[in-house]
Amino acid sequence: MKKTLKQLYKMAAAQEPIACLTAYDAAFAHWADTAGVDVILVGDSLGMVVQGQRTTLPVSLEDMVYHTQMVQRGNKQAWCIADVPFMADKNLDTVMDAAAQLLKVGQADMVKLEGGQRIVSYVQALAERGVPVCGHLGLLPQSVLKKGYQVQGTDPAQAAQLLADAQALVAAGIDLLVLECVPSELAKQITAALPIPVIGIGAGAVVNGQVLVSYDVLGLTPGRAPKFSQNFLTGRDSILAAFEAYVQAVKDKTFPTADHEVG
Ligand SMILES: Nc1nc(=O)c2c([nH]1)NC[C@@H]1CN(c3ccc(C(=O)N[C@@H](CCC(=O)O)C(=O)O)cc3)CN21
Ligand SMILES: CC(C)C(=O)C(=O)O
Ligand SMILES: [Mg+2]
Repeated sequence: MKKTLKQLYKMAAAQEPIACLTAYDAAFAHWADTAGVDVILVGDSLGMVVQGQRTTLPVSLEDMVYHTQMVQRGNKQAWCIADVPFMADKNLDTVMDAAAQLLKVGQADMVKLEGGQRIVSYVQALAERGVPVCGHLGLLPQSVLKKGYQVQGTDPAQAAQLLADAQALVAAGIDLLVLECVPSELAKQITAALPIPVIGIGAGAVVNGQVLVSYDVLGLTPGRAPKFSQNFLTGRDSILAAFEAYVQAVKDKTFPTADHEVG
């Protein structure tokens, strides 16, 4: 049965961790779905891992729609989130157009936008339209040229700003939040303060779910994968077994460990 937002909320309330992987095509989506992931993210990380670009900035809306379509052909039960790519959120018109394309053509279930106060009015407009929205705070890959790939929220002022941004996004109508690369203690505090599920990546264990880039989970990423990721194919003999091991580790809270913490 197809996952609903309501089921994700029930899982968070019951403290059952939500397992999420990225996918960019039908085959990966099929095996992630078969392994039992609750959520598939069609991340703009596809610019780096699939296209071989240095950042996510070159990814177009057309690319996102194309990959979301492929993913949804391979996915049966997982809730599907699609990233709004760099600058497709330059104004309300372009945000609404991007959401329309990702939902109507891509067949996504939800869109994800990076940022805090800046995107509040967009979240409100999408929520009013009945479009499910996922926020994304902490390390923002679309801001890499100015901020780098660095842990966020390490000083008290930054931490307070992150919490305020999270609360502003919730008030505007986000239904889920991805929290990337923040100290575990801060992620725990933000999760406790919010009435919506928080999915972490490099945000420690005390959140409502985990997301990793599937290419990192399979050891496919050239060079060094982020510290917070793990190759689950090591010692296993199939992609399905690796994805199943990831889902199991998230569910039984053996992933992430202290070794995966940042900051
Ligand atoms: N393969 C891949 N995995 C990801 O998780 C990922 C992508 N690509 N592309 C889009 C964003 C970018 N992300 C990144 C990329 C690099 C770091 C990184 O180098 N982090 C450092 C820690 C930073 C610090 O300690 O200041 C690390 O050592 O892992 C983190 C997140 C997460 N996303
Ligand atoms: C790193 C995750 C959260 C993401 O936004 C992506 O894969 O693009
Ligand atoms: Mg992204």
